[in-house]
Amino acid sequence: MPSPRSSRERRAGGSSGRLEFLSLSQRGPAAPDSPSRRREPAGAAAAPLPEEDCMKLNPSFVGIALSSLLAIDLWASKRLGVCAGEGSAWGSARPLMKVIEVSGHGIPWLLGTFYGLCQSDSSAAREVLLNLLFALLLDLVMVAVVKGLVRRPRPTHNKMDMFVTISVDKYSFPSGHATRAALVCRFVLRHLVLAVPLRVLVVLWALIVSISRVMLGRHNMTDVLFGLLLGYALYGVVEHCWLSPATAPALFALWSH
Ligand SMILES: CC(C)=CCC/C(C)=C/CC/C(C)=C/CC/C(C)=C/COP(=O)(O)O
Repeated sequence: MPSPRSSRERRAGGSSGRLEFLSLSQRGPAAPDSPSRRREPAGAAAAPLPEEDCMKLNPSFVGIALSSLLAIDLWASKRLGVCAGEGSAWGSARPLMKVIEVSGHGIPWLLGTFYGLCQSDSSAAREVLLNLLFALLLDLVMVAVVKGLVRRPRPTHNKMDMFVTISVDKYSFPSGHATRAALVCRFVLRHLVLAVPLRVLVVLWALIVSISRVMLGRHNMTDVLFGLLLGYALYGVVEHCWLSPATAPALFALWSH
């Protein structure tokens, strides 16, 4: 009766007593007693290899490049997460990072814009604030949809102690703070008349909010980079769908006193 070891070896096609692993492209025609050969009718040519097996065993160049990028992303993000906990290298800066986090949070932006809209007494201000509210809500929805589709978990070194979150915020791709920072930054620079030093401050705020996401350990770098791109692109959508008394009279009627 064959021993379990010798039957395993026979299944692997090994004749020298050693198990060898070959990718499908390296294999020659199946060994006479291999399972694939046994399934073929007598005299038939070797069956083509199933495509999904080839893809698993021979990752494409793009696949290798992507996995390498993700590995670098995880490694670098962990190293940059210097405020991820009180005991981290820059743990003493964590409270300041958390204040920066709140400055880019959805709630203060939504409530502030809503309050401004209720208080505004010029139609120009109402138009800008109504569009800012639309931009912030669109951003929330888009980030929630992408997070729900991608479902990338937050970095393992993240401590989930964030100020008010919604269910999809357990996922990290993309960073909602980074999308909001890029979107608000473009919006403010385009629609608020600001002196140059203030314009520089707005850009710096957006950059600091974004960098702080990785430093707090909330995100990997790719979450933040994609978030910035998404926020930048969403502003284009807001401009395209710009709400005005001419295009959305019913909405403006709601806010006119
Ligand atoms: C006030 C108005 C007009 C509407 C409120 C609508 C609403 C449901 C708001 C929810 C806001 C909220 C809880 C946003 C979550 C923000 C957050 C924690 C994002 C996560 O950011 P990330 O950078 O860690 O991905």
